[in-house]
Amino acid sequence: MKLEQLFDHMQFKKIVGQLPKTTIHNITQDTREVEKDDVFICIEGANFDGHHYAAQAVASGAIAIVACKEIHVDVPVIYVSDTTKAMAILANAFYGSPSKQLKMIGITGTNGKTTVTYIIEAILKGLQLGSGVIGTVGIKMNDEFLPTINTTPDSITLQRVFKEMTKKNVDVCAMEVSSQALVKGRVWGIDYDVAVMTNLSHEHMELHDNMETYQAAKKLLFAQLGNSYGKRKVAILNQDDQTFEDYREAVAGEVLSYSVKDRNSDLYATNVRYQETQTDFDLIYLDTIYPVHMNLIGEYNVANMLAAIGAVFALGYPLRDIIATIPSLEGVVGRMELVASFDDVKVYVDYAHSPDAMTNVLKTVDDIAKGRVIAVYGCPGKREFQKRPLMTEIGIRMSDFAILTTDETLGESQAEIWDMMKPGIPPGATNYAYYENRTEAIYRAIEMAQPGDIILLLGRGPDTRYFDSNGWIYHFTDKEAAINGVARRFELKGMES
Ligand SMILES: CC(=O)N[C@H]1[C@@H](OP(=O)(O)OP(=O)(O)OC[C@H]2O[C@@H](n3ccc(=O)[nH]c3=O)[C@H](O)[C@@H]2O)O[C@H](CO)[C@@H](O)[C@@H]1O[C@H](C)C(=O)N[C@@H](C)C(=O)N[C@H](CCC(=O)O)C(=O)O
Ligand SMILES: Nc1ncnc2c1ncn2[C@@H]1O[C@H](COP(=O)(O)OP(=O)(O)OP(=O)(O)O)[C@@H](O)[C@H]1O
Repeated sequence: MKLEQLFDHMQFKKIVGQLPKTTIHNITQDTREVEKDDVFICIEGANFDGHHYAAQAVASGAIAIVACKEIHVDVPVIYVSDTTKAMAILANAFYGSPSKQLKMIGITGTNGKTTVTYIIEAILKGLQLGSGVIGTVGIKMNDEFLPTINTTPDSITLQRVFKEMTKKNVDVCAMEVSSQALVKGRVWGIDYDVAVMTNLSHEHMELHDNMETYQAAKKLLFAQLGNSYGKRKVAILNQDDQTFEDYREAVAGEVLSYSVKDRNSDLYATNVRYQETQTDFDLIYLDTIYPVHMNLIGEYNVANMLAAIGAVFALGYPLRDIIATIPSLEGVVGRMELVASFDDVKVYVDYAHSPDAMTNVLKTVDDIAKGRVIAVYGCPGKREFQKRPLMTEIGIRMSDFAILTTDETLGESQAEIWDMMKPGIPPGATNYAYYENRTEAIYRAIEMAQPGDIILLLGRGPDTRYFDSNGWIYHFTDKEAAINGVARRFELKGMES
């Protein structure tokens, strides 16, 4: 694409200098990526101001700069009022509006986004469709995997990935849409067909002033679904969540509601039967009962399942065909993932790192455990300090034995984190222990387990990177620690006998 063609997509701008007839190589917001014939967009970020990097971008080969503040460089400058908005518009134009060629599902909510995207992926595979997933775990295009930094990447990365997806036979892309992405305009210009809400709970308060602004941030996904009826647009809303009425009012298109409690919702789950590793329920839609069998447990996963089924159904695929694919989903990585079992003891890894998620998981496990529930968890460093005593209290109250330990400290002192966790210990409680070292805490849980017990390793899910209090970053996974812990238990037993 030629420079002039690209900027034709922006009506309001001031061009200083003569745009050359050069074909653009790429557009980018990061000087560390600039190559010859790139367009560089200056973004004011949390840490840096891209305008200060304009000269460096030119030195690296940029042929034009997009800015909203005065800069002095030897290449044409396109001045706009908002460079973040310009970036979204230009990225969409540069890559040829690829999201219009895909069926797009956006999923927002505090908990359950990753799970819903992975259920949707399994359904799409079962329907023999090409699937794309973007979220916390990374980017997937059918079976190809790419890592990401953000749950929802910036607008240029997103448009580039959509373009790639169109080339790689992806039919449907299911992406997690974080509240930060909505507020920062990372998803501006994406033509969603379906927008899904999981739930809203008290999290990410370090990023939003209060619950009202957090709720308003997530509402943007539904308001941005569009205000015309040329293309079918559907919002999948959780009738059991406090946001239901508010978000319903924001949607111009059709709403498909789901619920595990209210039989008046469009998709209603009833007659739920939980087993140790599976769940059965009846899905009722327009008075017809559809039996569903899934390899996931917990009421919250019944809700996640309804949301995922609703999203694919809203795209026009038959409900019966969708439901037939569900048993093929083995589970979701790091979300109630069974990582070890021995002597009738089961060890699960779960990503629950908020009071709400912990409550849900512990309640679920309590319903199925034959013996005790042993929970191992800590609180992450550098953020959401107010969660620390709450998580401490919930774990001790809702498990039979809580082993408190370190989560990823991100450079904060673990002693400080523990000091903030301690006030949450219920007065007189004795069903807990504290081991600063997470490996030791996991080993201790495995050593003390008896037949019928369930061990929950909470907070880190499938994370492989561990950033400790001293600033060191190394490889650590709960799953590997659990497997080593089981081997160690048998070694110790062997030595005893
Ligand atoms: C606080 C925040 O939102 N940060 C995001 C933001 O970075 P930033 O604003 O700090 O950018 P910056 O580092 O100040 O740089 C400003 C500009 O200068 C440019 N620059 C900078 C240095 C340089 O040498 N050359 C250069 O060109 C940068 O490329 C950028 O264009 O823009 C980056 C690119 O899009 C993001 O990767 C980054 O997310 C960081 C990693 C982050 O942790 N974000 C969290 C808050 C977040 O977004 N989390 C949500 C999940 C939570 C939720 O549910 O809301 C997520 O979607 O991941
Ligand atoms: N619908 C739900 N309601 C409440 N808790 C849930 C729900 N779904 C999952 N959880 C809990 O939250 C944890 C995180 O789930 P998941 O990764 O799917 O959510 P997420 O929205 O992607 O979270 P994050 O944005 O932090 O990555 C799970 O491990 C589980 O403990």
